This record gives sequence, C-alpha cells and structure tokens, in this order.
Amino acid sequence: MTLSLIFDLDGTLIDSLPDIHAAMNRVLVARGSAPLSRAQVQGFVGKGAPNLVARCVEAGGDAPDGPVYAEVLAAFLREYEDATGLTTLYPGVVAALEALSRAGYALGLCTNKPLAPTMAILRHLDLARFFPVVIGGDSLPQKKPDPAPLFETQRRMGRADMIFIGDSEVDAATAQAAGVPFLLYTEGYRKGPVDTLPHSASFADFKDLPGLIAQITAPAAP
Ligand SMILES: O=C(O)COP(=O)(O)O
Ligand SMILES: [Mg+2]
Repeated sequence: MTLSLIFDLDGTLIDSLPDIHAAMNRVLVARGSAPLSRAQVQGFVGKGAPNLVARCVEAGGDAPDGPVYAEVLAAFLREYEDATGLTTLYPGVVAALEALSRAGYALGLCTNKPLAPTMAILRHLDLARFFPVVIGGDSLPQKKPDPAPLFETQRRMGRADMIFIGDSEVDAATAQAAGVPFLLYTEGYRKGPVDTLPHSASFADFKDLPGLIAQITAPAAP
C-alpha cells in the first residue's frame, strides 16, 4: 500500500470555529472594537490566521495591512494558541481514522492553521497519534491553495501517491493545483454549493469515508 491520505483540519476533522470565533472576539472586545458574528468569522476561515485577521480588521473598518492588523494578529495568535475547549470532532472521525490506519494507509495533515494551535488541538482531541506528519500554515512560506504544503506533506510521508480530503474552496483549489484526487467533506466551512468545487467525490458522514477510498483506489474492472 503506497497511498497517503492527507487531511485538512478545520471544517474537515474538527469544528474549531467556536474557539476561533471566541478568541477573535476576546481580542477585538479588549481593544474596544465591536465583536463579529460567528457567520462572519466562518466566512474568513480557510486561508490561514493572517488572512483571517486581515478580514476581521477590515470588517471593523481598519486597514487590513496597517498597525491595527499587526497588533490584532499578534494578540490573536497568543489568544488562540491553546484555545481548545470549544472545539469538537465531527461525528465518526476517530473510527474512520482508526479503520484507515488499520487498512495500511499512511495519514498526514496539511492545514493552514498555524502549527502551535494545530498541535495543541491534535493533542487535546487525541488525534496526534494518527498523524506522524503535520504541516501547518506557518510551516512553509506558502499556504494552500499553493500546492507546496501538500507536496511537502507527501514528501515527508515518503509515499508515492496521495488523496487529499478537505472541506473548502481552498482545499479543492489546492488539490487541483497539485493534480491529485480530492474528497470533499460537505459539513464544514465551504462557502458555495458543492457542485461549484472541483472534487472527485463528496461525503457528509465519516462512516462513508473508508468505503469511498476503497472504491477510488480499487483497480478498474477488466
Ligand atoms: O486556519 C485556517 O484558515 C483554515 O485551516 P484549515 O486549512 O485546516 O481548514
Ligand atoms: Mg478546512
């Protein structure tokens, strides 16, 4: 078995939005700015913490690249680094990861979330044991949708082929740029309809994932 299964994190394995939203609002309110709604913050998740902060600062009427941005980014990274209490696993994730590792697939993680909070949440939810290779949003100069983080995850895993599994437009674009199959989890933070994202197959329940992967990797009938 030479296949790597590389997973996105936010909106794919975990519902981290409640912690991201709460941490961001603690920072904004402490500065005297208005808090943002959960829907607003959800719309800004996917391209990493610097983009999230730029969009939140902009929503409050400040320049997305000025001194307010720099202060809010530093404060958010501090505030979010170990914010795990409101984050939950999507149903069936652990059983699916156990089944896939038992089946011999190598599992890796490629997220735009910075590495420190990524490792904190993986440990908190006991997911770290599944992922010997983890690439975060600040591990390389490039972030998804640049394919470089995906290729680096695969390189460190030392396997020839990969399937990428994620929830968002950014993940679909990353897989497309890398030229690899993409499985779309439909219950995460996607912005548009499922059929607007290029994908090989989609699933709404992790109990269906092992079967879907077996189907995709099965040799074609003669
Ligand atoms: O932190 C983000 O913006 C998104 O993280 P993800 O790549 O795990 O979805
Ligand atoms: Mg995601």
